[in-house]
Amino acid sequence: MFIDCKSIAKSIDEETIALTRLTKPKLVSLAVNPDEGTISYLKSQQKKAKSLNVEHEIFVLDNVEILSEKLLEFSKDETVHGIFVAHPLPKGADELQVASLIDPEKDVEGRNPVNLGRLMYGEEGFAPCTAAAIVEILTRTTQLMGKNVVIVGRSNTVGLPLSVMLLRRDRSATVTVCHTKTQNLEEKTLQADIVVVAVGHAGFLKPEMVRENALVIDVGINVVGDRVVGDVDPEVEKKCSLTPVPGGVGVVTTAILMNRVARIASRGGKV
Ligand SMILES: Nc1nc(=O)c2c([nH]1)NC[C@@H]1CN(c3ccc(C(=O)N[C@@H](CCC(=O)O)C(=O)O)cc3)C=[N+]21
Repeated sequence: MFIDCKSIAKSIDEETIALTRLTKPKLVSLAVNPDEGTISYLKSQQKKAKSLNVEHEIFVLDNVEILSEKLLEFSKDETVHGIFVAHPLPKGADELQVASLIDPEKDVEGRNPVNLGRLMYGEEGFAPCTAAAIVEILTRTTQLMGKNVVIVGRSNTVGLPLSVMLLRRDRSATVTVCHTKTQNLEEKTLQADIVVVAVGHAGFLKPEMVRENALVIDVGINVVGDRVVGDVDPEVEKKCSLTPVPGGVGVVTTAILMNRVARIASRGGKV
C-alpha cells in the first residue's frame, strides 16, 4: 500500500498560504555544480514557490568561493528570509566553513552549527527539511514510542539529523543507523517496524529485506532515463506501507521548506 503524502503536503501548504497573504517571503536557493537530485529539487522548489506566492531566486554557481560571497551577501540582505544551499558541495569543500556563513535565522536547511546544536536540544524549527518531512509523515501515520526504526544512510541531510529527531523523548523510537560499513544489513532491516532508506541507489531495498506490514520511507531520488525512481524496489509495496517516489517524501520536503520561509518572514526571524 502507498502512503498518501500529497495530502500531508497539502495541509502544510494551507498554513503557508495563510501566512503569505500577510507577508511576501523570499527564498534564495544556491547550488554549485548541481547533480540530478538537486536539479529535480530546484525545479520542485520553483513550482511550489510560485503556487504559494513565495518569491524565489535560484543561483547556479561555478565554485565555492562565489557561493561564500553570496551567502554573506544574502545573510545581510533584509529582503531575503530563507537561504537554501544544495548538497553535496563539490569535493574538497569545507562544509562547516560554508554553513557557518549562513545567518542561523535564515538557515532553512539547518546547516549552520548553531542550528545543528539547537537540534540536540530538541529545537526543530530549523531541522533539515527532508528529516523534518520524514518525521511529519511518520507522526501522522503511526505511533513511534518504542518502535524499532532502521535508517539506512547517515548523511547530514537525512540519516544523522533524523536519528536525533526520532530519539527525542516525546517520540522515543529505538533507532539504528546503518551505512556502507554495516554488516548483515538484512538482519537489521528485518527486525524493523519502520525502515527509512536514503542511499541513492535505485531499487536498493528488496522485499526480502523487510518484514510483512513494515512501514517503509523511500527517500531516494534517482534519475533513470527520463524517470525519477526511489531507493526501494517497487515489489516492497505489496507487503508494506510505502511512500511513493515521486509524490512522497519529496513533496512534503518542499512544502516544509516553503512553510519555513513563510514563518520566518511573518515572525521577523523566529521560527
Ligand atoms: N541541502 C540539501 N537538502 C536537500 O533536501 C537536498 C539537497 N541538499 N540536495 C538534493 C537533494 C534532492 N532533494 C529532493 C527533494 C525533493 C524532490 C521532489 O520534490 N521531487 C518531486 C518531483 C520529482 C520529479 O518527478 O521530477 C517528487 O518527489 O515528487 C526532489 C529532490 C532534496 N535534496
